[in-house]
Amino acid sequence: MTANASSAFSDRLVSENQTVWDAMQTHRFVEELASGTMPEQAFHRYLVYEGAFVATAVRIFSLALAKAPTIEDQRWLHGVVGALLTEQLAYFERAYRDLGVDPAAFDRTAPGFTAFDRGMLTIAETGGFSDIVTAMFCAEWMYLNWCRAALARMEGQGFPREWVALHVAPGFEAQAVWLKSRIDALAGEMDQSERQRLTVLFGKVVELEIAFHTAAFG
Ligand SMILES: Cc1ncc(CO)c(N)n1
Repeated sequence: MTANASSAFSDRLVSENQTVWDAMQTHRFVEELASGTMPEQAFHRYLVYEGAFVATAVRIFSLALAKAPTIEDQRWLHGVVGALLTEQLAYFERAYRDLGVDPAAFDRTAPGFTAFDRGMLTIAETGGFSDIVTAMFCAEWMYLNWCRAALARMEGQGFPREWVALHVAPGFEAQAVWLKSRIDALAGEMDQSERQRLTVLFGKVVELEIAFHTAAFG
């Protein structure tokens, strides 16, 4: 047995898409946020896109809840949807107010934003539970990883640092780990072609993420 064959499916989703994964981990957005060199306008545009995506994430996780195979999954996802509708949406309202950001002043038809937002929702609408878990595992595991590395480089940078810290906090980590263990359990029941299909889907989500973060620069 090769090392690759014995590693978790979730780890193979990353390693089979290593080139695009690394491109996202070292994206201009990540570099500039970590080094404190991102233009303010880009960070504000990013927060507007992120705030819009929270509303989409409510729909995505609600579709996951509807399609989930077990009550335990549904109980967990109910908590996720609840947190998005309360803490997360409130966070963006507060952020826009404190930073003086008017979301209406930003173009939300930028292709990089719409491709990601529409693309992720389409996966949730047309795909099964495994598709949604794969896509959101990709999104959250990717953030957990770059935010951990970036946070170590960030000191006294106010709001951007707070944002990055939020994505290494225990609550976010628990959610990323839940998605990881869930896709690993689901993979045990899958045939090779289904695993391959989800590996391609994972790569597509990383590409959408790259376009989303590029769009922040206008
Ligand atoms: C665009 C994007 N991808 C992933 C995450 C992780 O939750 C996020 N907050 N935003």
